[in-house]
Amino acid sequence: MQGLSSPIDVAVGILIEPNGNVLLAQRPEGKPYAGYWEFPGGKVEPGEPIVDALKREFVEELGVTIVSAAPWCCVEYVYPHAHVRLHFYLCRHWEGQPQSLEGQAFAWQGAVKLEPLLPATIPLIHWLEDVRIAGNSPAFRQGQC
Ligand SMILES: Nc1nc2c([nH]c(=O)n2[C@@H]2O[C@H](COP(=O)(O)OP(=O)(O)OP(=O)(O)O)[C@@H](O)[C@H]2O)c(=O)[nH]1
Repeated sequence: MQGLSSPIDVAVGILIEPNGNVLLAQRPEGKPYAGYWEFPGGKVEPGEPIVDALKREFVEELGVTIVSAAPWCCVEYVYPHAHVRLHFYLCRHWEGQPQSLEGQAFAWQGAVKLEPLLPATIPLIHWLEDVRIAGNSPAFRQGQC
């Protein structure tokens, strides 16, 4: 298990359609918390800029090219399997339709009703209500990191 002093950086993207719907993915079998819903993303590789990790993960997992993304908030969470530092980005501009390249299920949601959600992601659902419809680019939200 990772100690508190060594969080794993994770890049996470929230794709937002013009109507305010956001894209969630279901964690596939074989991963911790399989079956839980999350926003797409993955671990940052050593030395990799976080936004580059975000773009790489979206190509690998969804076949989507992120055109622009704005850092939105950072959340730290200690799971039994890992201590993670999650860097959430809001993205309204991308190219390509999401494809299930890793066998995961996807869902576009307005007000997110899916369960179960990864515990660290639950607060984001509430915060998102302030930004997903507005269509603006909110300032970085100070979180727990
Ligand atoms: N993508 C994503 N990960 C999240 C969210 N919330 C959250 O706690 N996490 C945590 O962040 C970590 C992401 O790691 P991962 O295993 O999915 O990353 P990965 O795609 O690089 O996987 P890999 O190691 O199998 O290549 C997991 O510990 C997961 O529990 C979220 O909303 N989206």
